[in-house]
Amino acid sequence: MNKIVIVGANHAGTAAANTIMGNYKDAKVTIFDANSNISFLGCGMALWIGEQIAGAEGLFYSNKEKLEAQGAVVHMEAPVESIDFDKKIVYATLKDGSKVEESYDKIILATGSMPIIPDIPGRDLENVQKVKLYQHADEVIQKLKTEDIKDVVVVGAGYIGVELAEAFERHGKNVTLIDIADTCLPAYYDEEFTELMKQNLKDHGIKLAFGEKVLELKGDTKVKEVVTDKGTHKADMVVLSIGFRPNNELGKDKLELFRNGAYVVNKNQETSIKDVYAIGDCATVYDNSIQDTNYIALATNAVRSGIVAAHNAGGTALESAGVQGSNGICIYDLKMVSTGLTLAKAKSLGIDALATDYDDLQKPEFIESENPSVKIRIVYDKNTRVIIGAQMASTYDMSMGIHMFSLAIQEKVTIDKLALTDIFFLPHFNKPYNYITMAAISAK
Ligand SMILES: Cc1cc2nc3c(=O)[nH]c(=O)nc-3n(C[C@H](O)[C@H](O)[C@H](O)COP(=O)(O)OP(=O)(O)OC[C@H]3O[C@@H](n4cnc5c(N)ncnc54)[C@H](O)[C@@H]3O)c2cc1C
Ligand SMILES: NC(=O)C1=CN([C@@H]2O[C@H](COP(=O)(O)OP(=O)(O)OC[C@H]3O[C@@H](n4cnc5c(N)ncnc54)[C@H](O)[C@@H]3O)[C@@H](O)[C@H]2O)C=CC1
Repeated sequence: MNKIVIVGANHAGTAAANTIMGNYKDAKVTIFDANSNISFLGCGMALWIGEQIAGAEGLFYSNKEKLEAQGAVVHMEAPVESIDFDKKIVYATLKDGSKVEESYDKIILATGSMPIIPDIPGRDLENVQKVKLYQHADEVIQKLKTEDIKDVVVVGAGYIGVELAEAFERHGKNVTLIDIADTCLPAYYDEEFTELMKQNLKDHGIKLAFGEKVLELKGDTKVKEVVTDKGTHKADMVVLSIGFRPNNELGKDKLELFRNGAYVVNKNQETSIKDVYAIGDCATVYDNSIQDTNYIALATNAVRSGIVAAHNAGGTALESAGVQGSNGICIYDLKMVSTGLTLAKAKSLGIDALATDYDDLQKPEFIESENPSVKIRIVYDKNTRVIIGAQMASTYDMSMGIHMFSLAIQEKVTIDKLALTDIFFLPHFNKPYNYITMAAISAK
């Protein structure tokens, strides 16, 4: 018998548990999760808050009963307090308050992340909200129903902030979106693309306060205003979305850590201690675009790393293919997808990078139905000519196109090889001289 303990059962932990139980009949899986729910899709939070979906029911795909039906022992509302990595014992408190000790042969840490809370005065005022868990979103929604909440300030214009700004505006609130950077989504897109998103947000009445540093949140018991280095913004609710920090409490004194505190893992998801694996938002990833270890918190990475760790813990050596940080966003009707490095990021890393751009209609000019234009940028290494990033934007759903670039980065495809890649043509879908081929052909 192979006793495997999984700590944390959201996306990463659930993927690991499902993979182990589906493939390794000799494994006995015991799961501890501090929360009362499993598998909450945070990505649906903005749709729920913005009332684009009826409720949160569809935002869960697993639960204690489903995992138990496959043979796992599942303890919910049962935080693991500590782990003795030498004796291989987990110490946890169960829902009824009793303490348990669970021994293991292998352990998978899937404790995820929590939002970074800036160290500023007023951060504990009422209506200053975190947004990560189902409970956080539920609390925000209950508060939005009251007449008291008219002005909402979102701090951080990354993925969560931009999505929630739309959601609050759809809810009829006055929304201000603040970022310390002078644009939105700076980690994922170059300026030519972030300008499109900026305009999109402005067109929908969202007040942008970019290039502002938040100094203080003011109020009595409840938050009333956000003070920045450039001015003051009225706020009945403040949402903090300035990134995640990994939950590393259980292993931070024993395991090797990355610069942000994530557990450093190899391509087999092994930490610096034998038989201890880490997956999802509490662990590093191997980033093919920089060919080095990195931290990229995404549900997709959580699921894949869970599968990889499960096979290794189950007895089959399996390496991750690495990741490119592929991601997408849809705000009102504007869709943007990207993978790998932006040109700005590549340059900041000292990579001698170039970009090739192209703008064109999705389909031939003679098409009489919907035919939006698409903007594409491909980033490549000037010396090796290997593709290291790509970005696309359109009101057309061109999102599937980015997966090819993700694979291209993973497999180190050159821009010249892409120029001659077989890309089909049918007027219902695209043009014979399509924008991917044209961008690649026109690369310097
Ligand atoms: C609003 C929002 C939108 C998002 N949208 C997207 C998206 O569109 N696409 C995308 O790819 N990603 C998205 N993400 C990111 C994605 O949700 C995370 O990357 C993902 O949740 C990581 O999964 P995880 O299982 O590693 O960690 P988590 O989801 O953080 O789960 C960790 C689990 O561990 C448990 N735990 C922690 N400590 C202990 C302990 N000591 N004992 C027991 N249990 C413990 C927690 O209770 C929790 O259930 C979004 C996130 C948010 C908040
Ligand atoms: N569609 C998707 O794939 C989604 C992915 N996610 C993931 O969840 C994780 C967390 O998301 P976010 O919290 O949005 O992080 P993020 O890293 O995407 O964005 C954080 C933003 O906060 C800004 N910032 C940092 N410090 C600040 C400060 N002190 N004051 C003001 N602004 C500050 C940054 O400039 C950045 O724009 C990310 O890894 C993200 O990729 C989240 C939502 C959707």
